[in-house]
Amino acid sequence: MLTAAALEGTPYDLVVSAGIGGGFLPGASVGSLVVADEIVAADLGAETDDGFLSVTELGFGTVSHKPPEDLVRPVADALGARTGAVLTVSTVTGTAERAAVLRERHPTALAEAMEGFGVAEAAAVHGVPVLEVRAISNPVGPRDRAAWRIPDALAALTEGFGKLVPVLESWNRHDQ
Ligand SMILES: O=C(O)c1cccc(C(=O)CC[C@H]2O[C@@H](n3cnc4c(=O)[nH]cnc43)[C@H](O)[C@@H]2O)c1
Repeated sequence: MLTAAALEGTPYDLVVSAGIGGGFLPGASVGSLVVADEIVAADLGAETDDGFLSVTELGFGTVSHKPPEDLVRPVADALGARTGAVLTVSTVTGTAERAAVLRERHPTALAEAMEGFGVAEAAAVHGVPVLEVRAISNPVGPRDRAAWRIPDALAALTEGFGKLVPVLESWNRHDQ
């Protein structure tokens, strides 16, 4: 989509990645919203005898994208959301041990989900800023499908999106 829009001469000004996600308690409770101040590929790297090394530490590229600071704050304020790192994982965290590892490696993390870093990479290729908004549907920790509150999270996300448009419009004007 980004490529097609660029080729048609109507490039995007912003890419928004949004959906449900797991929340790190106590910072991000179920039903709350998180706006990413950093989008981190949390499991992109290699296990070594000395522990996990990210692809950045391996010298292959970046594991982190930063949405524009002057957008993250007003969006979070408008949505009543907290700001923090949102981790992108390939495997949904399902144990307290794994949650503790992620917390230790990423002390500013408030949420985890599965798509944000890929979206941010694509946006970066096109030089387009990115925003990630997650509605918390479940705590990050031991797997407990009964604790997932997907309809509540989707309702919070829908309500949040209603408040997003005026902020984006004023950010756009300010940027031009
Ligand atoms: O049943 C499971 O344990 C399970 C295993 C893999 C994937 C799922 C999903 O349904 C998640 C897919 C979807 O939801 C986002 N999401 C929501 N909560 C989390 C989370 O705690 N960790 C990672 N991703 C999460 C994710 O972005 C996908 O869009 C269930």
